[in-house]
Amino acid sequence: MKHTFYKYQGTGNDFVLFDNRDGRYNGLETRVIRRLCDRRFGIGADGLMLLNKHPDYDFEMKYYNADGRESSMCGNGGRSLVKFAADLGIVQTEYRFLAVDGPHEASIELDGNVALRMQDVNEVRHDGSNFILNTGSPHFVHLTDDVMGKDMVRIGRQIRNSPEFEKEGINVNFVEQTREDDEIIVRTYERGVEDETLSCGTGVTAAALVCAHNENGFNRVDVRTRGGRLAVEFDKSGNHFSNVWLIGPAERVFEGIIDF
Ligand SMILES: N[C@@H](CCC[C@H](N)C(=O)O)C(=O)O
Repeated sequence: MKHTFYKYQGTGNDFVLFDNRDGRYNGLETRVIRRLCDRRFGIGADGLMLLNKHPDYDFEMKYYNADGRESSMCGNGGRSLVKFAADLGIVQTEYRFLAVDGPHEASIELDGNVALRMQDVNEVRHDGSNFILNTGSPHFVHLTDDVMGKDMVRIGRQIRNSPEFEKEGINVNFVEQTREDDEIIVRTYERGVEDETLSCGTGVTAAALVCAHNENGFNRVDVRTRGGRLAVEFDKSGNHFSNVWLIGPAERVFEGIIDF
């Protein structure tokens, strides 16, 4: 059967999207999702999302990694889905949608950037230069002074498959603080893609929280990824992070028709 799909990207983290407001893609098979995300045999993407109808929200977000499995929150995916909602004619000043980690607010700013409110974070585990926290998805954050010189795929795969993390998996972020104390560079190895992606929204958020420069109060951290720039704004009070917003571009790349 022929199906209309939409391809979106947020700082190079790319997604196949389907409008599932009538429920026609409920129960989409793992092998089909994996095939659609395949860069040689399919459309090619880091993940696939369904925009579902929900009685109490503007829409519901369902997210699958490129391996075909439903996963936890995707920050760049959430920002892309807000743009998709707007393109489908769901127009709001403030969007409210439901994702696997709970409700989210979002807005499209005048410059076209999408600001997405992420869940509050109340726990950061810390061991030397390594941090573990959950920003909707689980993240390992390592601080380094040479992020671009790292073999992210090799190191990321090693940490993700280490005995501590192999069962549930984890996303691995290497982070370098630039000369500005409020700017960082982030590279991420994503579980479920099992590769480095050009950007990871929940990973960028985790890295920014770890690199907060204002111990108590408002922080804004500008983030460079291989796929573009994002910003993370939040309030910090000890190990409690609230009003966490991930801000950056998200856009439609193309749409098409595919058989499956
Ligand atoms: N790319 C995403 C994260 C997607 C989920 C991740 N691969 C996982 O399984 O935890 C983002 O932008 O946050």
